[in-house]
Amino acid sequence: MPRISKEQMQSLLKLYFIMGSNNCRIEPELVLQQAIEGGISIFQFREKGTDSMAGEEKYQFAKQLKSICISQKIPFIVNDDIELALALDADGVHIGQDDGSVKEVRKRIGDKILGVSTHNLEEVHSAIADGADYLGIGPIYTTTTKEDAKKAQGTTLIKELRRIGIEIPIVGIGGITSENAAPVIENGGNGVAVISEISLADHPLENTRRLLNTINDSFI
Ligand SMILES: Cc1ncc(COP(=O)(O)OP(=O)(O)O)c(N)n1
Ligand SMILES: Cc1nc(C(=O)O)sc1CCOP(=O)(O)O
Ligand SMILES: [Mg+2]
Repeated sequence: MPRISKEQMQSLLKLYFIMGSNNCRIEPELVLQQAIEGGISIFQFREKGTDSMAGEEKYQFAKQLKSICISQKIPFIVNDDIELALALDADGVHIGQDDGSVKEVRKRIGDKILGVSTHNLEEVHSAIADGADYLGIGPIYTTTTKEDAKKAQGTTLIKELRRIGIEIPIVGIGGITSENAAPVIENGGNGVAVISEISLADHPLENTRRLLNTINDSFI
């Protein structure tokens, strides 16, 4: 399989759902199934933080979620854990600035999808040069989901990157809901990434549909 094209990546980023066991109030499998039914375009397995799984338990859980994604043709991305992504033959990985060398990870995963978190122009240029397929930019708004999240930055960086002609696919992340997703798209994002808006919803299916409607309306 060749590297994913810019156009394919842009469309996959439209509604990016991220989740681990500690993000859910009900069975994670059920949340994921509802999110898929509601229209997510890509899924990231992010098992970290308080009470998160490790070892064989984490592997089996990831395998289960991957099989749900595969059966519904939703790409399955692994956060941070390159070994796990390779062991599961995941569709890709997402890494941040503290998760090792982008160049090294690109070498290890071959043509799989590679997402990189960036917070400024220097990180953006390096990530692109080192082989990122897309950028995660955040936190757009205040979030309590990520324990070590930086200060909210709004859509300033996304807007600036588009202004200077950077075309790499971008997803905004952090504190995004159906009420505040529109500016991310209006300022040049190709999609939004969410955890709690879907994972903690009373009705994950409804929240997913609502988010997707907001995103679709914002592209016009
Ligand atoms: C799509 C997307 N964007 C950003 C992140 C954050 O990655 P990182 O900064 O490495 O933080 P952790 O998620 O590992 O805590 C992401 N996971 N996904
Ligand atoms: C995983 C993650 N990364 C962020 C970043 O800023 O890079 S913010 C974040 C948490 C997103 O969760 P929620 O949608 O519940 O706010
Ligand atoms: Mg990380």
